[in-house]
Amino acid sequence: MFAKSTWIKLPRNVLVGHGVLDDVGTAVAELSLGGTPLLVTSPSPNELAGDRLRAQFDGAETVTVDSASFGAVAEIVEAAEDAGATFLVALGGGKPIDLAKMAADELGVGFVSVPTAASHDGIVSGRSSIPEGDTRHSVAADPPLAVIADTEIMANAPWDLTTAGCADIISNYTAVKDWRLARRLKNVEYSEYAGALSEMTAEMLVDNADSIKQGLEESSWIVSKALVSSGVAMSIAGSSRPASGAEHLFSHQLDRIAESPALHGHQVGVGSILTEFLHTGENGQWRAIRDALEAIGAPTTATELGIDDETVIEALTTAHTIRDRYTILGDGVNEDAAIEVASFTGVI
Ligand SMILES: NC(=O)C1=CN([C@@H]2O[C@H](COP(=O)(O)OP(=O)(O)OC[C@H]3O[C@@H](n4cnc5c(N)ncnc54)[C@H](O)[C@@H]3O)[C@@H](O)[C@H]2O)C=CC1
Ligand SMILES: O=C(CO)COP(=O)(O)O
Ligand SMILES: [Zn+2]
Repeated sequence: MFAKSTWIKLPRNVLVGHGVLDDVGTAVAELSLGGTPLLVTSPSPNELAGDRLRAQFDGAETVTVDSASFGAVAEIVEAAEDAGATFLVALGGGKPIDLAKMAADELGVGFVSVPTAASHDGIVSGRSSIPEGDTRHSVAADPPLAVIADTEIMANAPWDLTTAGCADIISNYTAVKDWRLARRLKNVEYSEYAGALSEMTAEMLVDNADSIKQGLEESSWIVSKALVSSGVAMSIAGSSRPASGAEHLFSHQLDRIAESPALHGHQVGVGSILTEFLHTGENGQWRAIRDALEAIGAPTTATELGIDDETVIEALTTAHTIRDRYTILGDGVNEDAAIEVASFTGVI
């Protein structure tokens, strides 16, 4: 008997466009959620768009979070219970969205994702990424019931956030290579459909690189669609594998050890140059990854990340320890090899 089964959870409403921030109330009404939400945000997005959102939800309270942690999730859960909130609305970058996603799961309520920056592909995914001590959890949670991505707000966000989102998508190339490797060597479950969607998303972004320019609202449109598509790939896979391989482990490690980490997307982009080299060698496709990052103006070196060479080498040699996820890093890259790959690719 064929006993395999799968459960793919996806958002019901996805709105992308100019000024759609003012349609959050309508999109929520359409979901028949009832009651009052708790607004979960971080300081800059709150200042930028909090009032426009509150104007659509009478009596909604706001909780402002600063960093991604389990403590912050508990804070949101408590605030939602105190306020009697029946659902959550997350406004901002990846951190408030991830935190609200987890808190909503814990509370057993729905949540709505309102990204203010095209900086990461967690805006749609059914995963939350939360650091804890020496490790980084990719926690399963329900994806948002609705995603409302206002391209006007995203286009006016600092440009770095958009190039970070592009780099998070470009990193799908190496993430899928790691996933396939893990399937071959460790019999990890692999989804052809999710892998292909993830790669196609990166391909389309790279093909449209000429239209991704500061000041062009169309850029936010192209990047948002790619972020949605990458998030859907994660939902289909039921794991962050299609969008997170060794380049993400490298970035998570930088988040832990760098004095001043760079944006998530920028770090995974540089990680992708390094891990592509590890996959395909000196004549492999690492130059194509670097050129794609360069074309959209994302960092390609340690200096451009604002991180010193020693920290990059430490992150590369220890990244395999951060999570039980088999990648091209295997049981670890030694220091000489790490210096070789980082020097050859011009990262250091
Ligand atoms: N769950 C998932 O599948 C995924 C989760 N992530 C997680 O998302 C986080 C990275 O996301 P980021 O957005 O880079 O982090 P973030 O939420 O810290 O945002 C970065 C900065 O941009 C600011 N910002 C956001 N919108 C702005 C605007 N319109 N104008 C001015 N400033 C604005 C924020 O206040 C913050 O200072 C990481 O924790 C990462 O692990 C990333 C990808 C996928
Ligand atoms: O950042 C992500 C995908 O782009 C999520 O990946 P992680 O599961 O490694 O946190
Ligand atoms: Zn990412």
